[in-house]
Amino acid sequence: MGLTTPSPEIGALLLTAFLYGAWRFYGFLRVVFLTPLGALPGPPTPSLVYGNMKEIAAMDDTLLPDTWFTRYGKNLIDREFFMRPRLWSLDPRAIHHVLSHPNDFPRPEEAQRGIRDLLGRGLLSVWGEEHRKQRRILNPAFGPAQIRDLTHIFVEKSIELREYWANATRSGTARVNVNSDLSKLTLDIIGIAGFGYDFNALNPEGTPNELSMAFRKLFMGTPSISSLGPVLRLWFPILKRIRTERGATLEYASQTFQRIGTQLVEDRKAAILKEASEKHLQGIGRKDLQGRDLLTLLIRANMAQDVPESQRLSNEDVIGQIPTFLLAGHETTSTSSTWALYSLSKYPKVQQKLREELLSVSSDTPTMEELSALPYLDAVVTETLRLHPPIAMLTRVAAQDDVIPLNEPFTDRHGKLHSEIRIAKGNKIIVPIMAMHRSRELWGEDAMEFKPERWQQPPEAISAIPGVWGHLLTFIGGPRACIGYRFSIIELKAILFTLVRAFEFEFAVPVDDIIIKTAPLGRPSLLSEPEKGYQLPLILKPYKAA
Ligand code: HEM
Repeated sequence: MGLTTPSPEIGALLLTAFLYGAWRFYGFLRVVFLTPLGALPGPPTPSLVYGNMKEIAAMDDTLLPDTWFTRYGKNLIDREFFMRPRLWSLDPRAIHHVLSHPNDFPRPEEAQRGIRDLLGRGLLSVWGEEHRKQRRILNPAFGPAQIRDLTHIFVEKSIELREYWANATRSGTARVNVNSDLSKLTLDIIGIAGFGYDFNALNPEGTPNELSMAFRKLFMGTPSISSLGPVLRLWFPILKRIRTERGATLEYASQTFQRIGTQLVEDRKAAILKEASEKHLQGIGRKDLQGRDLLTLLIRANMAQDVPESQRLSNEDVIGQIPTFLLAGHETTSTSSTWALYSLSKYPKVQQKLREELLSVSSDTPTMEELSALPYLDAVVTETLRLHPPIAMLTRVAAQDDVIPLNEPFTDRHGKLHSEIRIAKGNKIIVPIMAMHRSRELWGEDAMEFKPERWQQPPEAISAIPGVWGHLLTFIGGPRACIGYRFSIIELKAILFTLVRAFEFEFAVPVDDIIIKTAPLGRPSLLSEPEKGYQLPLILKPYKAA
């Protein structure tokens, strides 16, 4: 039997497939072997498939990057999946360059796609002009005056937790997993302050509602950073057709967010229009109505007659903000308050000094101004966010070939001195938030210690750190910096104010048993009970003045 010649159409198809494959392969070779990054020093790579990813996922104390920086200098590379190099830089000028050009250094597509599938068109997922537009409408909702109006929610909810713990410690002391209770507290806070929705998570008799169930399911199966799945699905989109349990959870969560979000937005719009008609307003001006939550403020700003039609957000954009606020503002703040109680338990003198300052306030329900006027509380919160930033690192990718400027020159593997770093399109860059916050060179020999006193006279070198808040990278910097930083600072202060006045905290387990597990937030877990997941067991005792 002779071979038949393929038809011209099939031939053209095969040629196109071959050229596409060759083009993708060239892209891969460029990123891995032809990049100038290859000359940078860095740790050995244990696996051709996983690169250094398994080492990073397995680290218990997030100290691996510190060890690398000490060994290889301020600019180094590690390798991610399939040997692709990633630049790690502790040089503040390099980080400033990356953060201040978000369109040249966006989030990598595999991470971006997961966020977009889940959150729809919220602020975290959109990029470029869409992002600028959303940010313009959203910014005013996060201003100081709006956070002042929300402070009573932070305080009232914290009092609810205080009462719950008071009940638990009626007979003297109680062992409490504070991580879990603080997570319920911050979920309740973001629900009410974010969009007027009561999760009722702190209510011991309450049953979890639909939104909190969807949210909980979502977090139960967060894949490890060493999981190959997202990369393979990006390279071979056909794999997305295979139904996985995780995929089904994401779909369920995203549909629930969409359905409940639509209802919440409709309710808010109706309430705003009703209020406007009762006040006999001819159209809505941006300052006309009082907002009760971030969503109301956002919808009101979006409906205002002084906003041109082209600058308004679509319904889909507005609904996308609800899961965005939840995802971005819930576990981040609970993780920070957990580490604050960890540090206060480790340093009882700091705990007592803070309590004395807090007890000097006569009211149980302080205003934002009263909370902001407490210097030691401010130093404790800032030091917590330095030593324990909930997000330890972020990844960005070069959208095109670029040259990254540096403050200080470095020497490459071949002994050559460079005053800038050349990077190829497709290479990734790590923003090493925690390593920057713990660098001995920047902070001094006591960088690893929790020392609120350091904020009385912070080292001059940190003024180069390009953060939106406190010369820290906790909330990063540039046009994509955290929009909710004021919200979370006052929330953290309200939580600590209420709880530290009422209780004394000490560790319920040896301190060496407590480690940081990063996936992707750095939360505490016990070496002796890894199967129990995140926890911080503390002994609580009601505080009685001597
Ligand atoms: C301690 C608490 C918090 C920390 C450490 C934190 C940190 C961050 C970081 C590092 C980013 C950048 C993420 C990226 O670009 O991939 C970010 C973005 C964001 N955060 Fe926060 N955040 C906190 C609390 C909050 C709160 C309470 C809210 C809302 C109420 C919030 C809303 C957002 C939003 C909407 C973005 C996206 C901003 C944009 O891309 O323009 N965050 N946050």
